[in-house]
Amino acid sequence: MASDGTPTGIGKAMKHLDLDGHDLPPSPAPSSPSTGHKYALATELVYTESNDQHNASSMPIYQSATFKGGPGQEYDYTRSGNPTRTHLERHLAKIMNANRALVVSSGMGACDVITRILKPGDEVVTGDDLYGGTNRLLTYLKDNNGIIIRHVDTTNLEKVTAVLSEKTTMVLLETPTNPLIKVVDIAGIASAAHAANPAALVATDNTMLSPYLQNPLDLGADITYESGTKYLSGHHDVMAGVIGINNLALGEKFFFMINSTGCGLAPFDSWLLLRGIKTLAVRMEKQQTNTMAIAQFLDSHGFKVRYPGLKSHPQYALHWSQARGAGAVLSFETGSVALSERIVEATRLFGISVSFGCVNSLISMPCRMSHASIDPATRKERSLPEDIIRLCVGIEDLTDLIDDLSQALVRAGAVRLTENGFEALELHDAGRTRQVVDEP
Ligand SMILES: Cc1ncc(COP(=O)(O)O)c(C=O)c1O
Ligand SMILES: N[C@@H](CCSC[C@H](N)C(=O)O)C(=O)O
Repeated sequence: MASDGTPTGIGKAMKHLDLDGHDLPPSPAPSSPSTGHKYALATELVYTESNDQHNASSMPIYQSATFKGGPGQEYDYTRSGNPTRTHLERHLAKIMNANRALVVSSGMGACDVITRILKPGDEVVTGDDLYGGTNRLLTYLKDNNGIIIRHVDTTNLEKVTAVLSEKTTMVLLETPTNPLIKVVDIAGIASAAHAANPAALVATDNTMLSPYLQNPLDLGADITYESGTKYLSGHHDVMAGVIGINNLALGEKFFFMINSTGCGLAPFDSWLLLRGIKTLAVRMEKQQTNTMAIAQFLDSHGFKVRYPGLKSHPQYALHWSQARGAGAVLSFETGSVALSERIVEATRLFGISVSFGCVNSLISMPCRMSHASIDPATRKERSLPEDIIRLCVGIEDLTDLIDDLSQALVRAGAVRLTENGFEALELHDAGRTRQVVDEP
């Protein structure tokens, strides 16, 4: 124990059993159950105990595959457990309000670990707007593993309830969704799912907001997971996935999968993630401020903007009842694929790139990039507009960002700069009330 009562020891080796009851190699002990934060979240993000024998201020990177000492040790092999990874997992459990957190090599790795518990015939209820990679994995499970996947508009609780049944074993939600920024009632769906089948697991992808802004476990979800590649790390220099759970038996199943498949996060990547988490609050605050101003700027030019910071967002009230901020991703429609392409190509500061959550601002056309793996017919069926542009706003100076978008809109032919400011050109009210026909 530290003088303040915080547990500091690496902990005693725990006995782990595999799914058939056989002994597993020693693995790190789960974090102690969450008892509430001692400090404000911004402080908790920074405050970690390194547990280092030399009192190193930064948790050392245990860049070792093996640990000497034989049976009974907490660590024997990094696939099964590593002190740097354990330290990160304990820190994450604290900020995710989870009893246990586990870290793996990517967000999709986390989704894979979670969905590996599904069996043929199991039913999964999920959204009609989902990150393309998640859709790809679920489609694979449907086509190859006999899992039934039901896509439904998760913003509509009645529609969700209509497809829930005792056969529903998992509900997989994103909120806000990527890229349509739809907001989903986590508590409402969790309670409907558990009413339909008390054993159903509600998993929420929290990538868009991070634990700084939303804690799905507090809202009734059984699992929260996210791509640590995004806000948690914040610099696009590491791939990571994070899983948080309160049910320790479920945590053991996920640990079994991680150890068996070898997807646990590497020591150096664990350290990078730990480092990124410390600045999550300041990054997120600045990114949100910038995003709100950009959302208003685009809205004022007649684009159809999707951002839960805007009162015009259809689930504005719901969003603010379950989250502490609107995040830093917005999408907007121009009404024309050709115009969208011109805008994306005309930006200078906003880099054309997939992903989000980085300190740098990015611009993308999801249908061509992050969601290209969803075939065009399915995109149409699910009302994913081909002209949609996604902005992932960073921490740059706001004036520079607005200036960049302004010049891009002018160069792309969307607005014209006049003595009185910007004047809409060919596409005033674009995408909101007008049908725009693309030029060939
Ligand atoms: C909402 C969402 N979930 C999960 C993932 C997967 O994360 P990763 O790229 O770290 O595998 C992504 C992006 O890739 C995402 O946007
Ligand atoms: N080629 C990748 C695309 C990654 S998209 C990353 C991120 N989730 C986003 O939404 O931008 C793939 O096919 O997975």
